[in-house]
Amino acid sequence: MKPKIAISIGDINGIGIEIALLSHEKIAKICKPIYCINKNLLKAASKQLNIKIPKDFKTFETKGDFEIKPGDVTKKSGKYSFDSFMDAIKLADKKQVDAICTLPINKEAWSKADISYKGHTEVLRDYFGKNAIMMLGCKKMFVSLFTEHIPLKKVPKKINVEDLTRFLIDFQKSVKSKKIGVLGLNPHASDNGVLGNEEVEIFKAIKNANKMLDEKIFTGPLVPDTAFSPMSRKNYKYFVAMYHDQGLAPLKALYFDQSINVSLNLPIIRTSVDHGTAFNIAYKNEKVNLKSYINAIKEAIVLANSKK
Ligand SMILES: NC(=O)C1=CN([C@@H]2O[C@H](COP(=O)(O)OP(=O)(O)OC[C@H]3O[C@@H](n4cnc5c(N)ncnc54)[C@H](O)[C@@H]3O)[C@@H](O)[C@H]2O)C=CC1
Ligand SMILES: NCC(=O)COP(=O)(O)O
Repeated sequence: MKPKIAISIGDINGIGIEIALLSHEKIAKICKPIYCINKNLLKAASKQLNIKIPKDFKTFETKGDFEIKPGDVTKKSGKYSFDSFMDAIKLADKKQVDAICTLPINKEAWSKADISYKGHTEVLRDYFGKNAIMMLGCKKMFVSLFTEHIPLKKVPKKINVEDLTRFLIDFQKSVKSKKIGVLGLNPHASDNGVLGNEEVEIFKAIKNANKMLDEKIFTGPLVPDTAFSPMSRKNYKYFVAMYHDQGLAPLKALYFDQSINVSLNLPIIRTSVDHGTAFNIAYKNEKVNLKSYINAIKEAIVLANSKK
């Protein structure tokens, strides 16, 4: 049986609805998508995009006020994208769908709508009371982020043995890899304390986690500037980065077109695209890449089938 997947529509002023409409025929062959979007909104978007709504485009009526303003950051679109996501979560929580896949939201629009969460992962963490882990990647390489949507200056304070050890254990249990590279924080992984001291915590967490797993799974702290070199990527498929751009800048430089986002360590399955709302090309008939979304749907199906 094809798995049911709830799709949150993302920011309606971005490329989300266009991606959903253009990919539907392809993904409907492998899953049963349910789009969390109001029918009138869908009709308005399809008219504006000049893309027909496929006959079998099944929707879940996300209620709310909406107005399409291509490329604009608005309070209404922030609220609507959040409500669409909450509907998808509730469908998964009630087991009415097997997984959810999210189209991109705009963080500034969420903020304008007084939503205190920065992104989907924070909402999931709060909703399920679990330490959700953000991991992005593709079949060649995956990067999990120890810290995500926080200002850079707060990152060093977050690095401590206890939290990092727990993160490493949870991450290994989710991906089951036997070989995971953990990055340091400072240039040259501090060169033995010459350029900072966070690596002491990272080293202890790695040691603890390997001891608890009774196997040498984690290696590091890896020197960040060479961790993603071709040679190093031959050694590791899975990496742990200390902060958002440390992991995502190399990933997106290498595999932006095809990578996905997966939330680990949760009772539900959630995948997503790796890109954002792309306001600069929304509703402009420009070439929109569908690969990340289609790969995210495929991964949701794999995960849903493996859970059965
Ligand atoms: N899963 C999510 O909800 C994500 C949300 N965001 C949010 O999206 C907003 C915009 O983020 P940006 O940093 O501008 O990144 P972005 O990914 O929206 O855009 C970066 C560049 O890539 C292009 N691009 C992105 N996706 C594309 C696609 N599928 N096809 C063709 N071109 C594409 C855009 O046109 C732009 O030139 C921010 O609020 C950000 O926080 C960012 C990443 C993920
Ligand atoms: N760069 C990843 C991103 O911003 C997506 O985060 P989330 O919405 O999946 O929490």
